[in-house]
Amino acid sequence: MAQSTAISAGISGSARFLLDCKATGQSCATNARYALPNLESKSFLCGQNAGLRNKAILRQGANARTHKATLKERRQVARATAAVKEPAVGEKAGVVENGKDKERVMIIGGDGYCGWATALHLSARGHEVAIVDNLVRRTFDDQLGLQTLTPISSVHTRVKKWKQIKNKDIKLFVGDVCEFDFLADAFQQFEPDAVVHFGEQRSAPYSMIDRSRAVFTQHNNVIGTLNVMFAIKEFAPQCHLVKLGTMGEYGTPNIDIEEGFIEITHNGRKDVLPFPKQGGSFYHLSKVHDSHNIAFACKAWGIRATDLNQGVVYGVKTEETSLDEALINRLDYDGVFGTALNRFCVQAAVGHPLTIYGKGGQTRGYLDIRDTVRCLELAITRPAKLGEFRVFNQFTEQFSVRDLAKLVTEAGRKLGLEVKSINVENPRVEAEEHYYNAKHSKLIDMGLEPHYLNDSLLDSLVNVAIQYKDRVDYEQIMPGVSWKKIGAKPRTGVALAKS
Ligand SMILES: O=S([O-])[O-]
Repeated sequence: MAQSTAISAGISGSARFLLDCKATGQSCATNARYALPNLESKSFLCGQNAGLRNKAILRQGANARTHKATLKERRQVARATAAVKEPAVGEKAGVVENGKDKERVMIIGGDGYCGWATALHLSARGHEVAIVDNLVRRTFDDQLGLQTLTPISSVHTRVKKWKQIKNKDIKLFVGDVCEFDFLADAFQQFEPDAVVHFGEQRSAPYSMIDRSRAVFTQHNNVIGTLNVMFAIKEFAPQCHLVKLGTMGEYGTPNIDIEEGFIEITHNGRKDVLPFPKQGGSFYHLSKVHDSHNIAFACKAWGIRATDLNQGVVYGVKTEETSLDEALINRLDYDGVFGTALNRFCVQAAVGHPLTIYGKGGQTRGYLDIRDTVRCLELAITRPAKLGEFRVFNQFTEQFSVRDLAKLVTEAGRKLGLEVKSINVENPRVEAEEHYYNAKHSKLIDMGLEPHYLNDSLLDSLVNVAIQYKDRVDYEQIMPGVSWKKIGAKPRTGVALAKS
C-alpha cells in the first residue's frame, strides 16, 4: 500500500483530530475532546576464580537484597547474580532455539523512544521491520509546549536516512491502532511473524493531568491492545505478540516481586496465580488491564504473547541511532515524559538542582536502552508457544531516586560540574521508603548481557545533555501534575504549572 493511502485511511478518532489540527495549523483546543486550550503555553501542562568470588558475594548477599543494603552492595550482588547464571543453551551454541532467524516484525509505536531504537536494532540484524505509528507522541509535545532535548527528524526522514546508510527498508504505516480497519489493512499487507506493541500513551503524569487525559490513556492503551489481539486472531494466528508492560503494574508490595506469577498456598490448597497488581496511576492501570486481556486471549484463543514488564529506561544512544544525526533518538527531560535518570543528567548539565521527589527512597528497576533493544530481540527470536502467556521482568538493576542523584552528582563532579539536589514535594501518591526486591532472571537466562550503569554511560549522557543544553526549557523541569489534584476540568498550561 502506498504510504499516502495508509495515512489517509488510517487515522481516526482522537488521533485523527490531533493530526488534522497539526496539518491545518488549527487550534486543537477548539476541535478536540482531548486537546488543550493553550497550545502556545511553554509550561508543561499541557574464569573460575571470578565465579567463586561471585558465588561468595551471593552467599553474603541476603542483607543486600533489602532496601537497607548500600547501593554498592546491591550492585555487587546484581552483577554476581548475572555472572553465575549459566548461559542459555541456544546462546552457547550461537543459535536461535525456536524462533526463525529472520522474522517479519511489526513495531507499533516505532517512532517513539524505545520503538525507534528497537526498529533499527532489529532491521540491522536482518529482520523485516514495519513501523506502525500515529505520531501522536509528537503531538503531545506540541500540545504541552514540550520538546525533546535531542533534535529528532521526522519519521519519514528517519526511515529514508536508514535506507541510505544501511540499504534496508523499514515500511511505514502511519495510523491509529484504535482504528481497526487501518490495523487490519496493515496486518494483511505486512503479514507479521511478531508484533511489538510500544504504541501506548506511556506517561504516568500525562494520565493524571485531568479526566480527559485519564480517559484518553485508558482508551488508547486498552482498546489499541484489544485491536491488536483481534488482528492477530483474525489475520495472523501464529503471530507472537510482544507487549510492553511495566514493572509499575506490581506497585511496591512488602514482599519480593516475582516474574509474573506467584505460588500461593491458601487454606491448605496451592496454586500458581498472577502476581497481584497495584498500579499507581491511570497509565499503570491501563497496562494492568492490558495484561489481563492478553492472558485471557492466550487461554481462550490459543494465541501467543510475551508481556515485558519493563523498568525505567535510561540512555539515548544505541549502536544504530548513533550512526547519523538524522537517526538520533528522543530524550525527554520534562516533568511529564522525562524518566528519572535522564531527567537528572539533563538537570546536571544545565546547572538545575536534581529534583528528588519527596524523601527519594522510591526504588524501581532500571535498564539501559541498549538492553531494551536486546531484550526485544531475545523475546522475538525465542517466541512464546501457541497458547502461552509469558511474563518477563525487563530491568537489570534496582536504584532508589536518592541512589541515582548520588551517582549523577559524582559523575557531574568528574566532569567539572557542581551538582546540587533539592527535595521537592512529591506530586505522586506513592511510598517514599519501602521494601523492593523484584526478580528479573528470565531474560538473563535467555542470554541478556546487561549494560550496568557505569561512569562512562553517565558521562556520555551528561555530555549529550551539555551538547544540546541550549534547547532546554527550564520551565519544563519541575513537576506540575498532582495525583491528588486531578479533576474533571480540562487543565491549561498555566493552571498545570501552578498546581
Ligand atoms: O516516545 S516516547 O515513549 O516518549
